[in-house]
Amino acid sequence: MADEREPTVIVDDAHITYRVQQSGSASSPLAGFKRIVTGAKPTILREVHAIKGVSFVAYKGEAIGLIGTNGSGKSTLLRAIAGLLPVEKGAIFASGQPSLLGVNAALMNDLPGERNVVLGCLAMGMSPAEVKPMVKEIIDFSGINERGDFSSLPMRTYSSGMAARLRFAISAAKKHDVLLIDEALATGDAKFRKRSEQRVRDLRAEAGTVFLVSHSEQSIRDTCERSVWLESGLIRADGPTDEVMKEYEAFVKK
Ligand SMILES: Nc1ncnc2c1ncn2[C@@H]1O[C@H](COP(=O)(O)OP(=O)(O)OP(=O)(O)O)[C@@H](O)[C@H]1O
Repeated sequence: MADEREPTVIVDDAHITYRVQQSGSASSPLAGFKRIVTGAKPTILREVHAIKGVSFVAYKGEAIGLIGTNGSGKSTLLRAIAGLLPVEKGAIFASGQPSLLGVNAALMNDLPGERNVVLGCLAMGMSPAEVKPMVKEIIDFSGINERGDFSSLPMRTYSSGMAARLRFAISAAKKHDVLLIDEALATGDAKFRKRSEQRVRDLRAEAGTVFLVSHSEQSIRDTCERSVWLESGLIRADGPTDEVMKEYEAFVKK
């Protein structure tokens, strides 16, 4: 029978390699300047083959958990799906513009939270008319005003958790075709985590595809019905979260 589900992300034998230059004298500004003047090629000392031939297809309406031990390649794969890293070999196709949920989004530290909400929304391509009615909702969602009127204070006065929550709230305000979340749900307290997990489920219900990288087994179980387990840049298992999680747990307990 033909598969009638609509693919949103196709990863086809993707390989991703980081090239790391020597630290110390060879990476100094003076050495860089000398290379520019002399036209010498920089010496690449190490290559890190982070993703070693990964293939899978993600479909509309799916929430997929990416699990694996530290350094297994989860964030690298997510960044490549977002188009932030090139593939060395193979290909990644995605519908729309996948958005890497901006827990790391650069917000302006000297501007108040509410101005950052406006800027962040405009930067995601929303129109000023769309942004205006959203501001209060985003600030309420982030919970930064739970202990006073913080939204009118500069971001530099926020705790790191508050800043991360605001970033999550801004990114999650927009409907995304493909939403990539890297540990975002780990920020904030239990109450905020519950709200953000609900938001992930809503985004999914709006027919997008959600990828979630997390070390929290509970977050993955609560949000994703499918999981992909990466280990040393290769897929070890891909299937229903329950089954994949069982295999993964047996592996980490060894
Ligand atoms: N900017 C970089 N330059 C060079 N190597 C990198 C870079 N980022 C990651 N790596 C390497 O790529 C491999 C995969 O890293 P990645 O961050 O994707 O793993 P991860 O599964 O997300 O890990 P964690 O669970 O610790 O967040 C690791 O060997 C890491 O050392």
